[in-house]
This record gives sequence, structure tokens and C-alpha cells, in this order.
Amino acid sequence: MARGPARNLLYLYSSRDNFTKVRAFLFPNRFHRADSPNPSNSHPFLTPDSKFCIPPQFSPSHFTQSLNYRCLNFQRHPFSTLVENGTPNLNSAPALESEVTEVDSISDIGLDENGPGNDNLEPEKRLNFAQIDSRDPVEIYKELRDASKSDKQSRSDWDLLIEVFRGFAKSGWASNQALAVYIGASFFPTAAHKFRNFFFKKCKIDIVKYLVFLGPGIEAEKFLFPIFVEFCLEEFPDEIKRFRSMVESADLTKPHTWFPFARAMKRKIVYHCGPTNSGKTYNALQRFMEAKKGIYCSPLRLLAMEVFDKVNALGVYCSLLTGQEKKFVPFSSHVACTVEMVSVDELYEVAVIDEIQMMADPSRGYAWTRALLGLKADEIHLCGDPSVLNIVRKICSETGDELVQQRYDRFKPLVVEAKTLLGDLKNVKSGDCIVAFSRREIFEVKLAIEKYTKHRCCVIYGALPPETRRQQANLFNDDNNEYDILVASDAVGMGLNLHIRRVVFYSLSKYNGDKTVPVPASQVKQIAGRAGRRGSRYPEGLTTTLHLEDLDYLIECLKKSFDEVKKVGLFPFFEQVELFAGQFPDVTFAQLLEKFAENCRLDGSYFLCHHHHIKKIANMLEEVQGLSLEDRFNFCFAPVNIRDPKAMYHLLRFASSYAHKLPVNIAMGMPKCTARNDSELLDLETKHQVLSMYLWLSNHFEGEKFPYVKKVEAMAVDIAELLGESLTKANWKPESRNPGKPRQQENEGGYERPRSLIKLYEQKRQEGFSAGQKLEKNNAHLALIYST
Ligand SMILES: Nc1ncnc2c1ncn2[C@@H]1O[C@H](COP(=O)(O)OP(=O)(O)OP(=O)(O)O)[C@@H](O)[C@H]1O
Ligand SMILES: [Mg+2]
Repeated sequence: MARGPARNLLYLYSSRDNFTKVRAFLFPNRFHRADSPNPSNSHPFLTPDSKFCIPPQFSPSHFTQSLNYRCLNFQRHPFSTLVENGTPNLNSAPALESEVTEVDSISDIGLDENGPGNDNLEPEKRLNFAQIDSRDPVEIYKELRDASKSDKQSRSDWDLLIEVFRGFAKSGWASNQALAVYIGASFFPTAAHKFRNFFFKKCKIDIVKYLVFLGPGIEAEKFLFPIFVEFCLEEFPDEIKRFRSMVESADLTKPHTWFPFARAMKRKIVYHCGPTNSGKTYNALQRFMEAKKGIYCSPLRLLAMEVFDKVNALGVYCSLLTGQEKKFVPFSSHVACTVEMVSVDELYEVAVIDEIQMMADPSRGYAWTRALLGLKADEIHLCGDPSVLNIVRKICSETGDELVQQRYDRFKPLVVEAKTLLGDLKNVKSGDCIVAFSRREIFEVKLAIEKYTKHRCCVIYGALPPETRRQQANLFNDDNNEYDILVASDAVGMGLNLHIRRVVFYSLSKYNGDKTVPVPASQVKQIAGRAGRRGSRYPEGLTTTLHLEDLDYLIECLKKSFDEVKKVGLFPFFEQVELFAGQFPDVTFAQLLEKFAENCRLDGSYFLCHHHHIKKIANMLEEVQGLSLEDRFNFCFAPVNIRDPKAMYHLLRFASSYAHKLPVNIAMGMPKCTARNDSELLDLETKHQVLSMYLWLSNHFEGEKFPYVKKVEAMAVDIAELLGESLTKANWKPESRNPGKPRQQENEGGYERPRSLIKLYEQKRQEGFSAGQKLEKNNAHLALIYST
């Protein structure tokens, strides 16, 4: 074993008070034993005068977490590293604990037992280090700046100094801290590099010695950082100014201050908090109808339409405002709108924001947050589950609004049927709603039920227009026909008035665009809760699963209390994006959004809503010349299925015509008859979505650019009808709209639930005798009762 080149060895000088603490930290096992020998003499790394020779794998930063290292004094001294085959190899130094047992003396591993070598520092110099550390960084910076050249350094110091600065340039801590003085993360490495060059040209011996003593790591970074800041302030004023304006223009902190008029009001917030089917919306609407002027904000067009119809029927004149339609009722002082369309300029006596828990929705949450923060209403009624209660409370304390809570219980408890359908769709009964989580499964279930039983099925899923969903709901609710089963997706969870006796989960897993995952408990509760509705044929609700294996998960979900939401969604207004865009005149709109997301600042209670959908449209529209930033922003919010190339093509066409100042035409053939197969049905769905998009655009851009609104409205009505008729007749195997999506396995019968999750539940079931099984064993028919 040969001695390697001289290196620095770190010594730690400890006061008597700290000696035991440091020792315990360095050698926890050995010296905690009651029979420990005299510590100061027994270990090769301990020197008798409270001086610790720190093994190479330790740096001062190791002490920061466990010890108040500022009470300690570190010093570096040269040592020789182990050399094997002529190559220095610090890693081959044994670990600390094994050193204790295997190494007899320091000289055995090539360390300089006598400590200080040429670079040894006297105690006065150690004192000097403390003085350097406590010096004003501004002064140090000025001294460096004004120095004509650097002091001479030894080779070893120089090498270590390079390491220290390399560490600084890569330091996440320093880069983060630099943000506070408006040095952006992308500029930080350049600034750090220039700082290093500056330092090397000017450095003073005492500061170098101190940095060498500290070594690479957080201590050196902390020492250098304020000097770096001074350097940056003087060297990069333009970069700092630019970054500062960029950050300020992407400031989404304190969103409650964005609505000064609402803040000037003393608003009363009433939180109607409870499970599904407990009368929350009903009670909020009572106040809405009593008010002189009211607004109802809905999560869905369908629900806005339902409230519009209901309150007009009760003699309260109410208009309808959704992205796609404006139905103005003369003399109306009330409006039912979708939450995205809410006006924060109008003054209302009562506002209702339904399904307030949607504030936490990753994509649309911002619309609920904006409504809550910005509505100018004396009284705001929030309806929803308890998941956002605490965060609403926090927001109210910031806005200065009064919060009142009204608790609700389900009118009739929800009963879980432990028997399940035993995996056989032949066991469906009149009034059942079979819930599946893909369009494909929905049609497979419908096909199977209609083939093997006497029942007929209505269907409801997200891609259907609200008018068709409503038509299907009415068909199902009506006693006087054979359509007594509903097959639906999670779209059934909100907004429809349905007479469901029993909700049966076909499966409890769902494709999330990436992979198949268990349906979240909150969603399971919401959907199951649709069974049994006050005033309907079935006031008492049941729920179960198709397969016995899924029952435990259903029970688990229903038992689970709502998870508390910690953050709610935000998205910038156009004006904020425009201000931000001023910093980046040359980037595309999609890049601009990306930069905004990277640089925006948010308070802890908020997250920036997903903008994947928006970016995809922005990228597509990049080739369209002549659109202003505001046009692009608005086009990006158009309701389009980004996975449907036909719909995307039409959006591109609309935007191109608009940019060329041409009247935007619909240029789409009208189907003559109902769909005869699944691809014709898909075509009808797409056509309706394109028409709906046209109507949406006509409401969000100057009307005269979209001159065919009347024609498009008529076409949309016709297609919704054709869709309804097609669905009642549909008896074909479904096709996939998205060929990229993995298809579920098929069996002979044509339907097979996803298996991956079953295994998971089976495993769980084997772990214990489940409640569901016990009940099944006792042949209990009705099992557990939940007020979910
Ligand atoms: N006091 C009442 N008198 C008559 N009908 C009522 C009353 N309260 C609620 N209902 C009816 O009960 C049904 C469920 O009420 P509501 O829609 O308000 O429940 P919810 O808690 O908002 O449930 P959801 O989860 O569906 O939003 C509705 O059809 C409603 O009209
Ligand atoms: Mg409701």
C-alpha cells in the first residue's frame, strides 16, 4: 500500500461541552456502551485535546443535522490517501465503524496522525475563521471587487476551491435561494460560473483558506451565497430586472386580492355539506328562488338546464347561460349557468355554487375557485361533500367572509346488497343502473343484457350531448315502456334526476388515459349514492357489484370518510398570460404556457390546473397565422375532444377561417338516418361535438364571424335526436374511438371485466375473512347500510 498525494484532512475542534455530543455522533455504537474505554485515547480518530480527526467520508455538512456545528470549529489538514495500483482511491478507506475495529493506527490508512502539516493553522488562525464567517458579505464582496489580483494559493487549496465552486454551481439550495433575488434557475449556472471566474481572479488568502477549511458542501455554499448575491446585483441588473418582471407577471399568490369588489363586500357563505341525495341543492335553490336576483352555477350544462326548467316552471323567471347557449327569458332576474360562465361583474343577492368539491378538480377546479373568490353576492350557497370544507374555511378567513355550515344526512340510507349479481348479468332487475367506466364496456353490457334477458337498456355516457342524456334519462324514468335498465358511465354521478333502485358496479376500475386504476372512493360514493331518490319511485337505494370479488372494495369505499382537500385549482386570466407574454415575445403560445407553469408562484392552498388539453390545441393552432394572443387563448378553451382527430380538424378549420377574417362555416354533411353500427354512432357523436364547439366559439368570439349559428343549432337538435333513437336501437359490438387505448380482453360472451384489479382484491380477501363474505355465507340478502 503506497502513500498517495497530500490531501486535506478535516479536524474538528470541540469545546469540552460538545465533546460527548460529537463523539456520540461519530462513534455511536462504540462509546454508548457502559463498558466503553477511555474515549479520548482509544480511538485513532480521536485526539486527546477534544480534537476529532474527521475521517474522509465526513464533511462539516454531516454535522449540521445532528449537531449545532457552529459551536464547533473545523480545520483541514493534509493527509495522504490510500493508493492502490498507483491510483488514489478514497473509497477504499474502510467505513467508520469498521475502522474502529480493524484499523490499528491512523498511519495504517495513510493519514497524517500528527495532523497539521504545511498547511497547519495556529489557534489564532482558527479564531480568524470565525471572524471571516461573521464578516459582512457586502464588505467581502467589495474587497474582492476592488482587489487588483488574487493572492497566491497552494495547488491543493486551489484544487479544493475548484471543488467548492463546482458544488456551488450545482447546488439546488443556492439555485433555490437565488430565486428570491430574481436569479432564475436557468440563469443560475451562468451566474455561478461568472462568479467563480470573478472570485478566482480576486481571491484573498484568508477567504480561500476558510473555504478550503469548509470544503465543498452546504457550509461553503451558505458562506458564498450572500457574496454571490452582491456580485449578481452589480453584474446582472438587466437579467434580474427581466426575471423579476417575469416572476411578478406570473404571480398567482393571494388570488383573493384579484377581486377587489367582492373583497369590498361582506359576504355570507353557507356551506351545504353532506352526502349525495340529502337535499343540499334543493335547499340552496330555495334561497335562490326567494332572492330578488340570483345566479346558480352548475358543474354541467345538463344540470344548468334542469335548474333553468325547474325554476321557470315554479314561476321564477330565469335565463340560461352555458358555453353553448344563451336563453334569455324576458324580465328574468335569475340565471342558471355553467360555472365557467359565471359573471364576477354582476351583483347578486344569492348565488349557488353546486358541487363545490370540484374546486379540487385537476383540470376544471379553477372555475369553482374563481366563482367562490370573485362572485359579488350577499349570500353564496355552496353545495358539496365535506372534502373542501376546511380549505373553504381558510379561504373565507382570507377573504373576510362569514362562513356558516349546514349539515345534511341522506334521506334514506344506502343499502349494500352482499349477494351481488354473482358475475351474471342475467341477474339484473328493473330499476338497475349498471355502471361501467368505458364506452366500450357500456355497449357490451347493453348488448349482453338485451341478448340474454327481457330487459331493455338506456345508456348515458360523457360523449353524449346533454339533450340525448336527458332523453335517455326520461326514457329510463318513465314507467310506461320496456326501458327499465340504465347502463351508464361515471357521467351518471352528477346532475340527472334518475329513478334508480340499485346501482350495480360492473367493475371498479377505470382507464385514466394512461393505465387502469381503481375508481377513487369519492367517486364510488357519489355514483352509488344515485340509487334511491326522494320523490322518485325508489326512495330507498341499493348498491352492489356484478362480481363478488369487487364487493369488498365497494364496501371499503362507502365506509371511507372523505379525504380532506389541501389545494384547490387556479388558472391565470387572459390578462395575466398577456402580461407574462410581454417577457417572451418570441415563443409559441404552447411554450408560453409551459414557461408560465414553470415560473408561476402559488400559495400553499392552490395548484395550477392541468393545461395539457390547452397545450395540445395551442400546438395544433401554431400553424394558423394571424391569430392574436387573446384569440389563441380563447380557442384553446373550446370544448373539443383532443383525442378525436376529426373534431380537432374542424377546430383547426374554424380557427383558420377566423384568422383569415372569413365567415366560419360548418361544412359538415348531415346524416340522414339513425346509426346502423358503432362507427356511425361514433360519427354522430363527433358531429354533435363539432356543432357544439361551433356554438361555443360563436359565444366567445364576435358573433358575426360565426354566421351559421341558427343552422348549427338546428343541426345539433337533429343529431341529438338521431343519437337518442340510435341508442335505443343499438345492439352492436362497440368500436374504440381511440385505437391507442388498450382493449379489455374479450371472452366468448363478448364481455369480460378487467382482471388486473381482481387479483388485487382477491389477495386482500385472502388476508382476512371479509364482511362481505361473512354476510354472503349467512346468505344475507341485504347487508350493510351506509349513509354515504
Ligand atoms: N325538502 C324537500 N322537499 C321535497 N323534495 C326534496 C326536498 N329536499 C330534497 N328533495 C328532493 O330530493 C332529491 C335530492 O335532493 P337534492 O338534489 O337537493 O340532493 P343533493 O344533496 O343535492 O344530492 P346530489 O348529490 O344529487 O347533488 C331531489 O329530487 C329533490 O328535489
Ligand atoms: Mg346536488
